[in-house]
Amino acid sequence: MERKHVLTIAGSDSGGGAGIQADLKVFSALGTYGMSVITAVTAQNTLGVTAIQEIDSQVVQLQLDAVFSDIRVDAVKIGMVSNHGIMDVIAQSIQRYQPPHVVIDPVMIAKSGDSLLQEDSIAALQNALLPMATIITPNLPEAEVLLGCKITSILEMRQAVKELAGKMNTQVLLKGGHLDGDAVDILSTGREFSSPRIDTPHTHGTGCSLSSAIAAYLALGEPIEIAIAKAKEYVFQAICHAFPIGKGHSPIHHFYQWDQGGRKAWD
Ligand SMILES: Nc1ncnc2c1ncn2[C@@H]1O[C@H](COP(=O)(O)OP(=O)(O)O)[C@@H](O)[C@H]1O
Ligand SMILES: Cc1ncc(COP(=O)(O)O)c(N)n1
Repeated sequence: MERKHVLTIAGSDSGGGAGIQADLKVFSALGTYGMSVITAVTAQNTLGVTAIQEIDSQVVQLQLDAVFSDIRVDAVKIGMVSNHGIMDVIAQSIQRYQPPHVVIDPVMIAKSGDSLLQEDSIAALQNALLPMATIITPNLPEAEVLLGCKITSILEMRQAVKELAGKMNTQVLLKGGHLDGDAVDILSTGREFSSPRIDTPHTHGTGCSLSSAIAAYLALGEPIEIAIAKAKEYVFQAICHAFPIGKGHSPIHHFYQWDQGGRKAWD
């Protein structure tokens, strides 16, 4: 079968658990070919973020042109984009090259509490970048910023996801990782994707990994609801098999299937 090519446009996490590093691991674990356009370099580990160096928007542009002018892109995942200059460059490239699927994780704050988006760029995120999406995958704090109200229950999530989809004019998967009880994600069509909540501190990079897995499954030809269901199962299994690597919130085990004799457990 022809190999599918998936591009991540995101920030680098030196600890290897989130951002570009997580995205490329997911693409490989799911049998696709991964490419990366780096928007920022973070000095980061399981405890937090100690520095952020944004990449010059012209260099982001050149990375985008290098990939799109040479290699077929079957799906794009967009993660950390910290300023509006870089957002504009990405939005223009998406418009120019028209990749078939664009999954946007509107990354704002890391699990450690560190800010990954300049405050004056939230409007640009909404106006320039999010309209390019096939689907956006905010977590609860991000959805609260985009909507300007609190979301504290599944009932409020059901209402919020519809409002967000209307406001952003795109499909929305609202992730419930930050609530208590079962981990329920709700799609703006009304479909709900639920898994038991795993009692673990090792969830660094779950959001990055979910959006990358959705992009990979879309590239592989799955319809959106199947892509989400498979991506959620992949992340669930990867959380179940997470192993501690540092003193704080460790990442999930992207290649957990290797511990199971090399078979893909989610097939
Ligand atoms: N403890 C957990 N147990 C099971 N699933 C989880 C857990 N934490 C997060 N998830 C799932 O991981 C994915 C990422 O969710 P979330 O943590 O809300 O995103 P983010 O990393 O952007 O904050 C979602 O599918 C969510 O339901
Ligand atoms: C470069 C980068 N991108 C995204 C995240 C969000 O991941 P998480 O919410 O799990 O900390 C992160 N910590 N670092």
